[in-house]
Order: sequence, then C-alpha cells, then structure tokens
Amino acid sequence: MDGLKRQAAARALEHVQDGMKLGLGTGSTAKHFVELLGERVAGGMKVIGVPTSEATRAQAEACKIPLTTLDEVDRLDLTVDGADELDPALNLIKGGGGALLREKIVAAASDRMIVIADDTKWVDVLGRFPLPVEVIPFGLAATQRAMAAAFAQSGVSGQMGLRKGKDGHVFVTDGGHWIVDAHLGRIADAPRLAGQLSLIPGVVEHGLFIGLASTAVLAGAQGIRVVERR
Ligand SMILES: O=C(CO)[C@H](O)[C@H](O)COP(=O)(O)O
Repeated sequence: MDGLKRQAAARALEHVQDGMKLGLGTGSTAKHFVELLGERVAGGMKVIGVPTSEATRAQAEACKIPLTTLDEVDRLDLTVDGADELDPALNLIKGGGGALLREKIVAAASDRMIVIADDTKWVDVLGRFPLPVEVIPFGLAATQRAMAAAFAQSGVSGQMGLRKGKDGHVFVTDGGHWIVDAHLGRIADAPRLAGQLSLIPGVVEHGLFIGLASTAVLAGAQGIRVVERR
C-alpha cells in the first residue's frame, strides 16, 4: 500500500512547475509527496510551500523546502493532499490525520487541488470512513446535539465518538480543538450535510471537502488512474 501511495505522489509531482506556490498536505500519502518534492528542491527546483499541519511543517523544513504562510502570499497554484475517501464527484472525506481545518483553508486558497491516494479510498458514496468534525471543547454536548439534528435533516444517523490519541487522552488538533468522529455509513447527500454542519456554532470545520478537489490520482494494482472533476 505504501508503494501505491508513493506512485500517486510521484505522478502528482509531474504537475509541479518551477516557481509554483504549493499547499503541502498531511498524512502518509502526502508525506511521500513532500519527500519527493524535497528531492526536486535539492536538485534546484524553486517552489514555496504552505504546510497544512505542524507535522508537515517539520517534514518540509527537514527536506529544506522553503515555506511561507497564507498571510504572506495571496493564492496558491496547487495543493497536493491525501484523502480518507473520495467519490465520483471528487467530493472527499478528510481529517483522519486530524489536519482537516488547515487542509481546507489551504485547499480553498489554491487554484487547483490534486488528491493522491491508493485506490482503496475510492467509494461510490461517502460515509464508510467516519466523518471527522472539528469542534470547540466548550459546550461539546450541545454541539453534538446540534450535529445529530443536522444528521437527521440530511437523512443520516450514526454514533459519534470523541477522538482519543494513542496515549488515551483526548486528541487535540493543531488549532487546539477536538474532533468528533461520526460513523454515518452512507452520506447520500454530502453537499447538504456539509451545509448543515457549517451552520453549527461549535463546529469549527468538518471533513467534507465539497467541490475543492480538481483532480484525483489513484494508484492501484492495475496502475494509475487520473480522474478530473466534471
Ligand atoms: O485528511 C488527512 C489528514 O487530516 C489525510 O489526508 C487523510 O487522513 C489521508 O491520510 P493517509 O494518506 O495517511 O491515508
């Protein structure tokens, strides 16, 4: 599986040109991309990156990729990031690695987003992967009740769980927030649910990326498949 992730990352690298401003994704697939990009930079390619997490920042710095922020640059040319699930409309579930807030800010500030993944992430309908929802710790129960109402209005239901880290403590995002993972099974109308969740005051951001990805690079046993958003 790691080999497939690397193949997808390598294919996405072909879209990177000298002088580009890049969003750098988070997760095990994006990690391959950052590593391969670092090799190009060492070879003389000039790019500048905005990392989507502290983990990616540390990796990019170690690879000597010049970094900037969205305060210093206006738009990015391209973001390359992984995903937990993607559907034929190239809507995504992201946030399995907990970086969904910065990932969405960076993707929204980019002219293009290429999603890189092994082909097990491709689904007909989103929702098998638990939907990460980043929340403010204050008023958690009220926020979860509002989320349950949003689920009902969007025709979905399921268990919610507060994400814990490997140490058993509540997982805290780079932004100091918590994550509720919602096990919904099948999200028939992801754009509708995305809109409903965005209305909840205690929800900082959710892991549904609607209309943000322009291209998917999927690596599988049969080779690489590139899907463009229609
Ligand atoms: O959204 C993400 C992190 O917040 C990741 O892109 C997503 O979890 C996929 O990770 P991986 O490439 O390790 O499977």
